[in-house]
Amino acid sequence: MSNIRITKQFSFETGHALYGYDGKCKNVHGHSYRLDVTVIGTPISDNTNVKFGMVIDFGDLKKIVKAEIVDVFDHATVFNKNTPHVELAKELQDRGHNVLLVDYQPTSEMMVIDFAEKIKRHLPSNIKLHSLKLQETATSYAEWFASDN
Ligand SMILES: Nc1nc2c(c(=O)[nH]1)N=C([C@H](O)[C@H](O)COP(=O)(O)OP(=O)(O)OP(=O)(O)O)CN2
Ligand SMILES: [Zn+2]
Repeated sequence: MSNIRITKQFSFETGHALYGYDGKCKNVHGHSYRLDVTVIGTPISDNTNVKFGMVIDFGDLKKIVKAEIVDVFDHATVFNKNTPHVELAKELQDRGHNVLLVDYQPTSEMMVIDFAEKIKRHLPSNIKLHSLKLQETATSYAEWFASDN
């Protein structure tokens, strides 16, 4: 049976700030992120299986990515907890804002690495994460490929 890649697309709105950056993205601002998740596997060949012909049900892939990423990052603001931004983050949290503290600089590169680890942990053993594409703006994106890592 052939290996087939399938892709599910997601979107979420997230704020961030790049501490120490020498441009406008040092300011707190937000993006409408778009995430493409591509997995690879062989379509189920057992015609008695309700998922006959599927690598993984798009709905099951959606449940994983939604729980691990979309529901966590959507309408949250992400700060690097290893920088003085942690003080701003705590102030916002105390005022009831949805703040995420991460242990990396929240660039699209670092976020896509984080997302790859989170998704890989929850995929069935016969399904492999092939690649992720995280689009930050209309003209900027980062990609993670299993074959590169
Ligand atoms: N390699 C990276 N560079 C930058 C990142 C990043 O995550 N990785 N992030 C930012 C900012 O957060 C923001 O995304 C600005 O990106 P940029 O493409 O520069 O946005 P513009 O609106 O200026 O894009 P144009 O389409 O060129 O107007 C900065 N750099
Ligand atoms: Zn940004």
